[in-house]
Amino acid sequence: MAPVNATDVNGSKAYVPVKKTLPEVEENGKSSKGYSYETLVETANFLLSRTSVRPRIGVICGSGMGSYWKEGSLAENITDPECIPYEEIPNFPVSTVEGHHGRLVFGKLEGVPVVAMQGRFHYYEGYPLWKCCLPVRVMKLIGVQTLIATNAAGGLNPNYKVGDLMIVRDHINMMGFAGNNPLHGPNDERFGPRFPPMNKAYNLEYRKIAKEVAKEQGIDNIVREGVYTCLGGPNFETVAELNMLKMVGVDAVGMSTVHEVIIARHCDMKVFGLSLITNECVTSYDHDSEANHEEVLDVGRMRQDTLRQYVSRLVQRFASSDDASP
Ligand SMILES: O=P(O)(O)O[C@H]1O[C@H](CO)[C@@H](O)[C@H]1O
Ligand SMILES: Nc1nc2[nH]cnc2c(=O)[nH]1
Repeated sequence: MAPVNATDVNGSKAYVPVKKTLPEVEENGKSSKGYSYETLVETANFLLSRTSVRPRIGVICGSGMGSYWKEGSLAENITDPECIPYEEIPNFPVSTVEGHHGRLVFGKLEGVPVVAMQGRFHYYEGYPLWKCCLPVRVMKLIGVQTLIATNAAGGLNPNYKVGDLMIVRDHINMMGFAGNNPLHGPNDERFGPRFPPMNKAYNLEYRKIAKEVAKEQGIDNIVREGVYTCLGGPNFETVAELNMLKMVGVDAVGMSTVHEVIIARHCDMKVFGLSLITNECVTSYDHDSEANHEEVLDVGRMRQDTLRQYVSRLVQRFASSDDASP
């Protein structure tokens, strides 16, 4: 649309700039396509006023991996924790899924300042994708440079066993194929470019470090590397769907992470993804078992010590590798 020239009340020409955003309702920086940069700066400033921790790494705890604070969760190694419930954070959604506590934990992991999300937001909860990822942009605004996104996932690769960990090498954005992308809508260049590349989404150096640490900790026999995909959920997959995903090269299936990673890469954060294989995907009609969320949470509980030790060491190694790189 061409710029509009209007005549003001005094008869002189006034320039009316073209609004470059789509014409959806925008109220106080909040619209159906996302919150404005300024609105998220308000959220970031609120957090910075509530804690003296200045995190450089952000961790998203997957289902069952972050909610057992007292019993030994991923977030439990955080020293001098300062917890902020999502309900208290301006513009934040709230967690509605069992196994997702619903708070940010600020503190130090192995001496590195971090923030952990004990509870993430999923599309199936009713949140649009941009809202599911809103915390990632807020993390960026408070100074986080690296995102560690963990998740619980079904193992589709026949070599994977329940309890294995999968370093995410890459993802397939199935929801994006259908036009549902967290970057859909007007782009604010202050976050990142209109057309971000995604071929180096999962940091190569971090993946190398993760394999080294697995060896150091004697868990390399359960640590794999593969391709993750996210479906909208909340239902688990049919046999035919899983066989289709297997054919296109998917190793693990979940309902999160992909959109968070897209948002993190859009604003130039480094990313590491880690899936806990909580169930075997059923790819045959002869198989009797059915996926269920209780099993997902149980496996999270079973692997919490391993995960805690692994992720803590990764945080330390990622931070020193970043310090060493020019
Ligand atoms: O991806 P996270 O949050 O770890 O959780 C996974 O586990 C839940 C299903 O049991 C789904 O929410 C799926 O996405
Ligand atoms: N979509 C999906 N998400 C999961 N989260 C944990 N297990 C699964 C699974 O089998 N499928």
